[in-house]
Amino acid sequence: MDDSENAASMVAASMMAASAMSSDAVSVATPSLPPTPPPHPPPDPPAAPPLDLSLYLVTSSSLLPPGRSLEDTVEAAIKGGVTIVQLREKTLDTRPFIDLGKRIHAITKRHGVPLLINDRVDVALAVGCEGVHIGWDDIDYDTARRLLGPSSIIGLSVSSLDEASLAAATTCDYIGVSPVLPTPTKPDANPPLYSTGVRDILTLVSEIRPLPAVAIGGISANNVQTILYKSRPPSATPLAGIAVVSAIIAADDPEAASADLLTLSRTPPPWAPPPPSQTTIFTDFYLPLILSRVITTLRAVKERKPLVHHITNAVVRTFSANVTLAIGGSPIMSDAVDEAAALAKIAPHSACLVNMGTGSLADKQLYAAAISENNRAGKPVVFDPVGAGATRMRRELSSWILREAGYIDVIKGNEGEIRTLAGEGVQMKGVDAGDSAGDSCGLDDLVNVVKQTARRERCIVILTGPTDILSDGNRTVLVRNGHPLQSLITGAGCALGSVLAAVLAVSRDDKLSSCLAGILAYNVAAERASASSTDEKPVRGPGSFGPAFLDEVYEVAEMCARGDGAWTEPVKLEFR
Ligand SMILES: Cc1ncc(COP(=O)(O)OP(=O)(O)O)c(N)n1
Ligand SMILES: Cc1ncsc1CCOP(=O)(O)O
Repeated sequence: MDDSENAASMVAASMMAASAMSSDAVSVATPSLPPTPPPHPPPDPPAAPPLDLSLYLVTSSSLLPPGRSLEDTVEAAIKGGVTIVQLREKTLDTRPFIDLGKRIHAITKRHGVPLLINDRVDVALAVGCEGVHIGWDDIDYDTARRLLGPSSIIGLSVSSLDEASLAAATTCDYIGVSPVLPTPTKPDANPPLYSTGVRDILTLVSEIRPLPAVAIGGISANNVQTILYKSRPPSATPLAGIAVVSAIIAADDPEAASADLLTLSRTPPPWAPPPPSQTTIFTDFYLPLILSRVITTLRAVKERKPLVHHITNAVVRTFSANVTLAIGGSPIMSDAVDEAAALAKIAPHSACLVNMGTGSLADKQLYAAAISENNRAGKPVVFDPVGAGATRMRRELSSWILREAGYIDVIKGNEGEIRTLAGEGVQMKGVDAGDSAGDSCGLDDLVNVVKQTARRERCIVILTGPTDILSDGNRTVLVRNGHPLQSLITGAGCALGSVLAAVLAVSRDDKLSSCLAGILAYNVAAERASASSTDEKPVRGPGSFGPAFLDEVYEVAEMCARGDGAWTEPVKLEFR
């Protein structure tokens, strides 16, 4: 029997019982009595509490640790803060499903939390619980609503924009947008939507009707804040909550896991910028203010000596470490998964630089650990997608880092790298900026690519080149400082990542302003190095430029420490 036959037979049975009762009543002889006054109208049933989707537990007994029952797990999860439960038991036959449903419902009812049944309207009717969650292969929505009545809760799965329009045209109570990320819990799930796909669905649905949405698929304490933050549409209703299976069911302590998830999902993430009204306005008029902020930020680096955890390629390690020291930071190079958490917490001011230069798919665990640990410790992350457009592996790894490894504060790359991350099919021939296969686009197009990518990823994007372009999606600035010799010393691009990490580690309130401080110090130092040539210390080419450049990075930082802003005199900025 399929779902609708099951449901139909349940309803037919209940209707037959009801008609048997009414014919019994008709057969009773009624003596003639004085007319009784009409009864008071029955009181209105108590209004159902508003649906709270903040933390939605979907069960799967197969994921329970040995020796723990589903009943105990659900009760613990509710104590930890779960606000709604769905019984999703794919392998149970009807009778044991109903029996388990009744036991779980006794628990959820005691705590005032709604219980829904996955897929099976007949089981929901038999259990007498609050509703069902159905997908597009299950019983159709209209039939489910007819069988369950207007006050039951019905949720619909949505995995695409088409399904979102269809769901919003029904009177369903919420949608489960899924899967956000790939998950072993549902191997037959549709392709992942990632946060950006969830955001598109929320935007579309908001245009049709107000409809609460939860996201599900691969959500854990490590990524819940990233998913909620990155999926938030600029001007539509954000997710009403998150739904999880394994993060609670398989947890050693389901109560603590639920409490952690709820707290994280209700806490603004540490990387969220202040409202635009509190950030520096990027126009020529405010240039003096912008530059004074640049100096304050660089002085803070000298004063606080932030730790910069480098996960970087072997080719540039020494130069990156030296640049970090010269700007006033403290470098540490570590590729150890086991110390990523400790490094994220060890210093009050620190940041992590993830440079993909010699990385491979085998490094995913390291990247995920470093990024998520820094996210949780409230420390910034800079990502340098070195050579992202060069090979299939690099394209795959860079998009995995962006979509799945956690929140990235700043993406810094050359034209080929940023255009690759933007989704343009750029074929780079190597890791250098000049190595894209000759299809460079104009400056205005590049500005657009940077802005759009910053908006999509909700982070700062920096495209380096003859003109550097920085954007947070709203404010965009072009930097026309620097020297051509920078591109002739190995690691000059990578070491800019170290400087960006150092400035963000000490000043994250206005990340775009901090990044501007780092880029200006670095590029003006390069100009000063090329101009510093004397007979005793000639700067003739890349070999002599490298040490002179390092000296000037140090000098610029020293000037900032003294509050001397004279080095900013050659700054050339354009605000867009
Ligand atoms: C809250 C929530 N959202 C989505 C789903 C997925 O439902 P469906 O697509 O029907 O797949 P199955 O769960 O039946 O495998 C869900 N269950 N809950
Ligand atoms: C039921 C369901 N629907 C879409 S993904 C999914 C499983 C989510 O499981 P987990 O939270 O363990 O990734």
